[in-house]
Amino acid sequence: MPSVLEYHMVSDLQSIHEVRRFEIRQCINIRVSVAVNAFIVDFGQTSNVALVTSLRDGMNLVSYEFVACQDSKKGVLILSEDSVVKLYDFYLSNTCRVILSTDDQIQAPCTPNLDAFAGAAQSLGAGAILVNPWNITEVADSILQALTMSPEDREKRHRHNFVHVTTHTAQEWAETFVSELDDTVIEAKLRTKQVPPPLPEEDAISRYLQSTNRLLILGFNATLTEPVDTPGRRADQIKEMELKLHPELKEALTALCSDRKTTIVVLSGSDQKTLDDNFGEYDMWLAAEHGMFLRLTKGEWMTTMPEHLNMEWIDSVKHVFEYFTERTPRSHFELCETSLVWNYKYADVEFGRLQARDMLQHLWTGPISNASVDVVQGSRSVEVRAVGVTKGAAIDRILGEIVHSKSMTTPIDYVLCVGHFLGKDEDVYTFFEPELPSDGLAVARSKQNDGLKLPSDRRPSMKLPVIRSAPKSSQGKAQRPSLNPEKRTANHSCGSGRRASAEKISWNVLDLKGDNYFSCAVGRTRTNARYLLGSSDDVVSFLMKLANAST
Ligand SMILES: O=P(O)(O)OC[C@H]1O[C@H](O[C@H]2O[C@H](CO)[C@@H](O)[C@H](O)[C@H]2O)[C@H](O)[C@@H](O)[C@@H]1O
Repeated sequence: MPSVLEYHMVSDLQSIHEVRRFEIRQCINIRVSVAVNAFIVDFGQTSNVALVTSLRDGMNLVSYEFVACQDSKKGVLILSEDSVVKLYDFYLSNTCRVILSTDDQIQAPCTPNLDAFAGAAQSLGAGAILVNPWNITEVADSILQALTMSPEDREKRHRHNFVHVTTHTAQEWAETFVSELDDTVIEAKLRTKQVPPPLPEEDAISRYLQSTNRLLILGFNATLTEPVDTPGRRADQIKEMELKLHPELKEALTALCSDRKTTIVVLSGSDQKTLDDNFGEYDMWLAAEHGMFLRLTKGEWMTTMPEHLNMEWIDSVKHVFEYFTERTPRSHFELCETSLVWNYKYADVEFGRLQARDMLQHLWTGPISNASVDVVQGSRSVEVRAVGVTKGAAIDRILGEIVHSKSMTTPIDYVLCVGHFLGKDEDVYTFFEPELPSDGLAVARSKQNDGLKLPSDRRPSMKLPVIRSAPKSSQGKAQRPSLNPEKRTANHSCGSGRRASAEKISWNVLDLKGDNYFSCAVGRTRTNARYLLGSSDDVVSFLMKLANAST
């Protein structure tokens, strides 16, 4: 006779060793006990089925432990449906039940019962039988289903869950946690920050003219494009709303790119094709997908992506984005290799906001709630990225590649960084600041800083991330050196085709003399940038002045 063990979570320590037996549905033998770790491991190893019908949160670990403990058993998980749990959550007491079957007699196949967003997920829900914990018949049926499931189905479900449990490690959780903590700090700082002054154009131009090795980092969307609300555009012209370089910029860009003392990088969230289409004709660097892909327009695309980037979540998010796109007229989503963006800027904004709020609920509590992703909310968009995908995180690798490729031997002495970047990407502004972000940003302080070299004891070890050559979307094998995650100062050895190494003679890649740094946020007021420009029209006008002054 199959037997099932049921655990009750209780706070009463006296009942820890209490074990009772009773019968349910005639054929299943149930024992009742409390959740004690040793029991979980023991029964996790010997049981065929775990039934976790938590009515409030708090039992995730038990499900994970059960999956992790399973060896040859390939045990079946039965979980309560998220939606049902949420519905009753607010008035329920803290009751949880776990039932572990401890018998081997399992035969016939079964059909999974998954909720709307669990189907394609990597979460445990996708490998479990989901039940409404309030429906006794359904729960009983699910136990029978689990006990009589075919070995193949069992194996398949177990494999799914096991991969999820073993890849969503404590390390991964910690990285996500720290990343979210960083975001909170950034947002809090932005809230209390004063509104920066407008870009001092004359000063920016005169310093540009005096410098000899300049770097211009330019965003694309809403920085170098025409403003969205240009008169004459209809709201339903989504196809024609594809990002297009501002037509008045062509001449200025050509002039700036042809100056040998100037390196231009377009650093954008857009994909490779969009950047190719818009900037292919200029002699500049293109950094697509927030810098995860890099290309000198004369060369091939390569990837700067960290090797361990976990992209398992992408199908689940796509599923959610498709669902909301279908239900939100004139919204659309972009699927990139490292992120997905759902955009409702052409939709009814109020409705879009409501939908975005709903979508965020799904993303935060649904199948990707444990995935290594950052959910970034824009004013008219929701973006999901792999943790670690930010413009600031990519910029050191990009700089490394530029320094190597140009065989640079003198420091960059002028940086202009302009963009309509999301808060998450504002780390690119702070990257060039002489003070560490955690010290707080202070223009006054930073102006005192000349040489940007950190004391050697604060310099991290010279670990060189690999830049992989990726012709178009495929990843190739060629390796390029890059700067380490060191910020303003980088040890970089220049040599043709060699990887840089810490042992070589080092020099400061950046020497901005404090004042030769112009970070500028476009169309924002709360920002970590030093200065502001109102719109992409102002960017165009400024770049035209810069180009005119230098020719
Ligand atoms: O990376 P870029 O090409 O320079 O573009 C900057 C960001 O543009 C998009 O976000 C902006 O537009 C969204 C509406 O379409 C809005 O919700 C968001 O607040 C804006 O920042 C894009 O979604 C981001 O990925 C880009 O980084």
